[in-house]
Amino acid sequence: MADTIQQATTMSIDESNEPSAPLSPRSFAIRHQRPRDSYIGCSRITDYEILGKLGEGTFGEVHRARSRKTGALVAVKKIIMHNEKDGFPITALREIKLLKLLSHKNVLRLEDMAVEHPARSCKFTFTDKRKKPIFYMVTPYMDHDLSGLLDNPSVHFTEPQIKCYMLQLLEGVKYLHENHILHRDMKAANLLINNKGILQIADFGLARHYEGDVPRAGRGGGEGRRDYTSLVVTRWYRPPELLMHLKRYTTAIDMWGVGCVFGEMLVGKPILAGESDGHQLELIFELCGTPTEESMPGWRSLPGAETLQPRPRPGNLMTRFREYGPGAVSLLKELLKLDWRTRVNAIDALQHPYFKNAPLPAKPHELPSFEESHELDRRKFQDRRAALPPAPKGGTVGRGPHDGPNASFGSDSYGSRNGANGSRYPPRNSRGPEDRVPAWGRRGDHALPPRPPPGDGGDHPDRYRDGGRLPTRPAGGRADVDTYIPSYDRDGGPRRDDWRRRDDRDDRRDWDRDRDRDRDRDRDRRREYDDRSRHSRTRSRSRSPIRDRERDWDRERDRDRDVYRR
Ligand SMILES: Nc1ncnc2c1ncn2[C@@H]1O[C@H](COP(=O)(O)OP(=O)(O)OP(=O)(O)O)[C@@H](O)[C@H]1O
Repeated sequence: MADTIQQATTMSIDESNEPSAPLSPRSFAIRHQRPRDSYIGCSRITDYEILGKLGEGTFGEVHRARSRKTGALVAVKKIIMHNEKDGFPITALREIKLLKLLSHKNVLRLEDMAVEHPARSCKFTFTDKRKKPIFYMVTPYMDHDLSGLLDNPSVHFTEPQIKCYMLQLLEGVKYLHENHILHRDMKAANLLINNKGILQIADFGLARHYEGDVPRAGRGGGEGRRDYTSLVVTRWYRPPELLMHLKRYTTAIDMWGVGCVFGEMLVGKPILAGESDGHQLELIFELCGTPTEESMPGWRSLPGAETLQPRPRPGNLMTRFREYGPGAVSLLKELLKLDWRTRVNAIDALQHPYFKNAPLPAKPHELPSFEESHELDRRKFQDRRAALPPAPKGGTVGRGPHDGPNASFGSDSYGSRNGANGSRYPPRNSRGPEDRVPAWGRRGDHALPPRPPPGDGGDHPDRYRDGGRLPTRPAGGRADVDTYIPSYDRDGGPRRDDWRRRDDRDDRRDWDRDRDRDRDRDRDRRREYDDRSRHSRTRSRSRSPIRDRERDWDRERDRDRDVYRR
């Protein structure tokens, strides 16, 4: 026993010879402790000098900082407690627990936790016990996140560079999957890159232990072993099986996200920017073809597919990505397979001929360094872009000689449907034919990200569900709420949808906030009511309708918590 514990404290995941048999999360954690000296533990926030804000996520505010002890540059993520009554956020707990176990060059490393205790006003007064300490996660500083880098108009990826990032991404994903971890939020904004050319997977807020078999060479993602919540993955990167509410999913959900990121690196902008879950499925069918029993066996019996009546389409992936070469098309096809059981896994993707044929992948140290590109730098890039000359009118983006009427960048997919071509932004299809040039061959404004439609004017994210052709029930389980609502910045300007995600977690926060506000208001009303009833002695306290409603809310909140625990 002592030996096991000793072993456990000195072995990190990458050093272990993990058998593929499923482990319980507890035995998994015991087996995979990182070496003690790789993690400081709990410091004070005053051990770090805060230098400036880098980004703001759903559950954290990220700052650049310098360690006063070692001088190293780090990123500190403040864990935001949206509702103190709920205690420490479960997503942050999960992220910390998992990151403490992980150790791989392509996975962001948690180095320390720092705490800030509420200040005392003077040494004779006691600390206010109601004020909770603030916790910070400390990770090495990374110069960019991938979506920030792609937004930077002066950055143009070369093919060897894309191959280099893809290899690192696949190595990181292979490591996670081999160690029974599902990331569940694979997207460009969660891939951090430094100026040494190293890519690391970050943001484990939705990650969890995976209880199925780990992927094996030549076997795709295999079959799932148990159910999980389908309320995961940012919509643009969400695979079709999750959009159709498959619960028994596998590591293949992360591979779909890898495919979306790959396409995004090639074209310089997200390739499947759906504006509701239904629209997301439409875009996927346009690209990969409408599912059939052959391309996605069993899809008709998925809960979210029952009401689907998609019009038959062959898919336009080949024509849309032809200019990037047969190797890129073939890898993309493997990653974006509708059938999650046969979708390529990370082990096989790493062996794909794309990485073996010229031009060969660059080595990380050969890559150029770029100016910092984080979430908050995007405004700077947008301003720069605004200063560029207007895009040519009447272009044929995605609708060149090889593209059919369903080309995803065409007006069929966006402009005419979502009203994005209003006066505030240029139409999506108004760029010139040069947009069809590979990312590494493009100049100036052609590497622009998509512009989400204006949020005003009564746009409803679910409008693509009209006509009864698309599922009416969102993955969130609430019929009236879509699982991802595009967000806009405070000035009303457009933001990337994945910049600060407005998704299930936001919805939950909003529901909680609304519920709390209602509850407080009703508590006041109840007091008033009770006072009155005490006074008049006409009603019994136990009959208070407000208390009944409160009990309902408690039940509803417990149910919500259960959902997020999954
Ligand atoms: N180690 C780091 N170095 C540099 N920048 C970082 C680092 N960690 C995070 N960031 C920046 O902060 C942003 C938000 O971080 P992160 O995704 O971890 O927060 P989050 O609250 O989980 O966000 P989201 O709600 O988008 O999932 C990142 O997109 C990135 O720009």
